[in-house]
Amino acid sequence: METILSLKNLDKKYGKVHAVNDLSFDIQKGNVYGILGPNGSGKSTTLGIILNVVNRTSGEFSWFDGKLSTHEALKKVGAIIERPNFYPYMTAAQNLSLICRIKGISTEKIDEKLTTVNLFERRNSKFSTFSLGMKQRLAIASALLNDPEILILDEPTNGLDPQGIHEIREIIKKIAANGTTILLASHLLDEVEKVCSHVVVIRKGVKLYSGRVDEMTASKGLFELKVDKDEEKLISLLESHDAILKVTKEQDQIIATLNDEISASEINSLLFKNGLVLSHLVKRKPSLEQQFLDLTKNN
Ligand SMILES: Nc1ncnc2c1ncn2[C@@H]1O[C@H](COP(=O)(O)OP(=O)(O)OP(=O)(O)O)[C@@H](O)[C@H]1O
Repeated sequence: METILSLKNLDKKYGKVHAVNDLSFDIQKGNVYGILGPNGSGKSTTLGIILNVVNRTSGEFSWFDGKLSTHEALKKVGAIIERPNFYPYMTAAQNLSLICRIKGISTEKIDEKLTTVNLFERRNSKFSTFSLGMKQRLAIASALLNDPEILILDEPTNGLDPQGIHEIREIIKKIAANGTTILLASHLLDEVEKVCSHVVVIRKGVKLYSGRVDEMTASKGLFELKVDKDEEKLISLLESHDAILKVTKEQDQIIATLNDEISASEINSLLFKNGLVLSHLVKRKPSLEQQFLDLTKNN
């Protein structure tokens, strides 16, 4: 598999603020990566470093297996990390044409990219008449003009209404389906869940999880159990079961986290055979949201 970008022990300090702390991960061609973390967790700083607009304190990153200098590599990258400045009195097509001239690239892809972001019909409308969602879509079109290998987006749906958010996410998925690798930063868990195949979860600059989004959600789930008496016996029976990874007490409930499939009726009959009558038994799968909260809380 081709590695587009590799980060190794990247570190950034702003005075006392440790914005990025020993961060390492790889980006493979064809995947959609989300850097997920609460506000201030170091997402924008990380993107700024790899795009050469923020200086790192230490660590390394390399583009395209180190075959190209960062300067050359960035010509194959499309990025929107700030809202680009378009001219309000110029049309969508004129703005893109100007960007092509500034970047020294051909104007032949303008119509194709406007079509990708569903703005072809509005190509001759002035930028000043565009909604926020349309402005963001035009920004995406501008980042695609050079057919980049990877598209980098920082909080692509910030400030948009639900319809605008939906439209941007569909466009990102369409661009990814055409083979463009994508890296986006988001503080929105459901955005990453809906759009990304891979996720790097960070908090206070520290990586908490990286891997496939579906593996993060692939937990086998847990049981909530309650007994009116013999709680100690319940805990020790659960702890000795092979399918149970760990047993904890939360308020008046016992939580048994699973590492293997086991049904509620199986566990109920096993406990009953051992003389335990449950007053409560529920099987739950932790949502990605819960796992994200657990990750960011426990670390
Ligand atoms: N230029 C700067 N000077 C000083 N501190 C900075 C600077 N830029 C970022 N920081 C600090 O570094 C930390 C990480 O910020 P960063 O913007 O990278 O996080 P983020 O995850 O992108 O958050 P947000 O989504 O709120 O932008 C924060 O504590 C922030 O205050």
